Amino acid sequence: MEENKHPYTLINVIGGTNGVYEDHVEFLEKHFKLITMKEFTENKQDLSHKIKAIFMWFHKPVVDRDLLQSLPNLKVIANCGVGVDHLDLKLISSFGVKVANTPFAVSNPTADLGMALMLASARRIVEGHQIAVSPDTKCFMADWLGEEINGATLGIIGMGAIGYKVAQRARAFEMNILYHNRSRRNEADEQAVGAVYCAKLEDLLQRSDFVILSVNLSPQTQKLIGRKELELMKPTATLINISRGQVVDQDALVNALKNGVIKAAALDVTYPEPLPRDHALLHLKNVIITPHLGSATSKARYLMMKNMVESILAGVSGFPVPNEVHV
Ligand SMILES: O=C(O)[C@H](O)CO
Repeated sequence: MEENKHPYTLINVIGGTNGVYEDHVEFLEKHFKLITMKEFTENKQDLSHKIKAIFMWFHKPVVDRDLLQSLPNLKVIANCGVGVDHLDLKLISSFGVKVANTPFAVSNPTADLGMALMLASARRIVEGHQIAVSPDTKCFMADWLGEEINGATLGIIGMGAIGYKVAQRARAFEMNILYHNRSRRNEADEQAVGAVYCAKLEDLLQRSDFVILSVNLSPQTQKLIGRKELELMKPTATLINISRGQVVDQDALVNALKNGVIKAAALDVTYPEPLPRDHALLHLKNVIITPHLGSATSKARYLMMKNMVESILAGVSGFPVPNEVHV
C-alpha cells in the first residue's frame, strides 16, 4: 500500500472485544495504512509524524494531551457512535483537530432497542423466558400478567434523532407521546408523530407510564434523574435508559426500585459498565439490564465504520468533514 495515497490511521488493537472487528479490517485497509496502538507505542519516533487520523472504536484509543502532543500531523478523529462524552472536545480542537461521529448509523437500532426494553419490561419477557426454560415449570399461560403499551403514555426525554425515532415507533404502537427537549421541535415534526411538548420535565414525569431517556451526556444532563425526579413519577411507571448511565443517579434509582417509588427499570446503560457483580441493580427482580446494545447490529456497525472512513478521508484531504461535531 502506497504511503502517499493512504493516510496513516491510528486504531485500537485489532481483534478482541473492544477491537475493530477482524472482518472489517480488510475494508479499512483499502483506505488506510493502519497502525495499531501497539505498533505506535513501539515505533513512536518513526510514526508520530505520519499519523493523520484516529479511528476511535468504542472509546479506544484514549485521546489525551500526551497522545495529541505526540501526533503533530493529526487532522481528524472519527468516533464510532453518536456519544462523544468521553472526548475532551475543547482540548482536541485546541490542537486544530476535528472530531466526527456517526449519528445516522445508530439512531434506528438504538430506538429499536428502547422499544424492545419497554416491551420486554411491560410484558415480562425476561421472567417469561426463565419460566419457560426452567426444569420446574409445569404450567404455561398462568398468572404472568404484564401491561399493554397501547394507550399508555410515553415520556421521551431528549428528542434528538434517537428520541424522534422512538416517537415514530411508539406512534405505531398507539401510545400517547410526551416529550421534553432543550428546544421544541417544529409543528410538522410534532404532528407527524403526535408528540406533545412538555416545557417542564416535572410535567412529563408526572404524566408518563413509561419514561425513556435519550439525551446526550453533558454537565446539564448528568444525574438529570435523581430522587426528586423519581418521586414525581407514577408508582406504576417504568424508566428506560438508552442514553448514558450517568444521566441517572443510580443510588436514587436503586432506592426507588426497592421501595415501590417506581415500578421497574430497563437499562441498556449503567455507570460503570459493566456494573460490579454485587451491584444492587443486578439483583432486583424489577430491573432488566442489557450490555449497551444500542448500536449493536451488524448493519449499524458496518455503517458506523463506513461513515468514519468517509469523515477521515475528507478530514485528511482538507474537505469539510461529514458529521463533524462542533465544540
Ligand atoms: O454513542 C453511541 O452511539 C453508542 O453508545 C455507541 O454504541
